[in-house]
Amino acid sequence: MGIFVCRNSLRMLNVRWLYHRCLSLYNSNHGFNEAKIKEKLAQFTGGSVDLSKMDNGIAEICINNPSRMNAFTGTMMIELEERISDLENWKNGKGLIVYGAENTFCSGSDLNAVKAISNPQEGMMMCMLMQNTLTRLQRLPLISVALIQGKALGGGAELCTACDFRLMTEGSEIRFVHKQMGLVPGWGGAARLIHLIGSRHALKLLSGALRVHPENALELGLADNILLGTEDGFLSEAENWIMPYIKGPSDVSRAVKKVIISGREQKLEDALRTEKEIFGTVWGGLANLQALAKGTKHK
Ligand SMILES: CCCC(=O)SCCNC(=O)CCNC(=O)[C@H](O)C(C)(C)COP(=O)(O)OP(=O)(O)OC[C@H]1O[C@@H](n2cnc3c(N)ncnc32)[C@H](O)[C@@H]1OP(=O)(O)O
Repeated sequence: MGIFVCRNSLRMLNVRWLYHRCLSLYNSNHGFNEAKIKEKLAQFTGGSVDLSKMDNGIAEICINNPSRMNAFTGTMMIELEERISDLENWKNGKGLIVYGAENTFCSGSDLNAVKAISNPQEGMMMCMLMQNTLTRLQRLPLISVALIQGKALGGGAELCTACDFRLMTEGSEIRFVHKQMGLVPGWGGAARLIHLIGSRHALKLLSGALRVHPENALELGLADNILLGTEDGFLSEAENWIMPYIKGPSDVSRAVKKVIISGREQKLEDALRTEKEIFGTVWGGLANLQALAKGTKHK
C-alpha cells in the first residue's frame, strides 16, 4: 500500500514537472539557468507584483511600483513568475485582470536593472525568464484582460500582449519604445503582436515606436474596448466586461480557453486531437447533464 501511494505521488510529481516543462519555452537544454538569473535579479529590489483571488473566480494581478511608473525591478520579475505559478494551481479560477498601480500600466523593465545587466548573456537569461513567464500567463486556463490606464511602454507593452484581451482607458497609450532604446522586444511582444494585428501593422508600430491611442488600438484590433468611466471605477468596469465570458462553471470556462490555446498554438491535426481530449472532459459532465435536463433553449 505504502509503495503504491509513493509511486502514485511520484507519478503526480513527474506529471506536474512535465506539465511545467511543456508550459515553459526554455529549460537547461537551451542554456537557461533559472536559479542563476533569479539570483542576479534578486539584487534589484523595489516594488511588488500583488495577486488577489476572488470568490467569483476572477484574480487580479497588480504591477505595483508607482514611483517608477510600475517598471519591473528584478524582484518583480521573480514575483511575477511566482504569481503565475500560483494561478496555474488555482483550480477554480476563470478570469484574470492585469493592471498597474496608481492609474498607469507599466513602463517596462527598470532601467537601473537594465544598465546593471547589460551584458548579452545575462540579458538573454532575463529575456528567457520573462518569455517563460509570459508564455505561461498566456497559457493559463483563465480568460485574461489587461486593463491599460496611463502608459504601457516597452516591456509593459509586451506584457499586455500576453493577455487575451486589452481594455484601454481614455488618454492611455501602448508604445513599443524599444527601438528608441536601441532594442527590439525580448519578452515575446513582437511575436504576439504579429499574431494580434499582422506583420505589416506590427512593423509600423515597432519601427516607428508609434504611440497607439485607444481609438487607433481598437481599429488595429489591439484593444477590445475603451473604458470611459472614472479612475476609481475602472477595475470594476473591467470585471463587468469580463463577466459574460466567464459565466458558468469553471471547468467549462477553462475548457473553452484550453481549446483556444491548442487551436492557436498547435498544428491543425494536433489541435484537433487536443480538442477531442478537452471535449472528453466536459461531455457528460455536470454542466452538460444539467443543461440537457433543463432542456436549455438558445432563442
Ligand atoms: C525587454 C524590455 C525592454 C524595456 O522595457 S526597456 C524600458 C522601456 N521604458 C522606458 O524607457 C521608460 C522610460 N521612462 C519614460 O519614458 C518616462 O519616465 C515615462 C514613463 C514616459 C513617464 O514620464 P513622466 O510622467 O514625465 O514621469 P517621470 O519621467 O518623471 O517618471 C517618474 C519616475 O519614474 C521613473 N521611471 C519611469 N520609467 C522607468 C523605468 N522604466 N525604469 C526606472 N525608472 C523609471 C523616472 O525615472 C522617474 O523617477 P524619478 O522621479 O526621477 O526618481
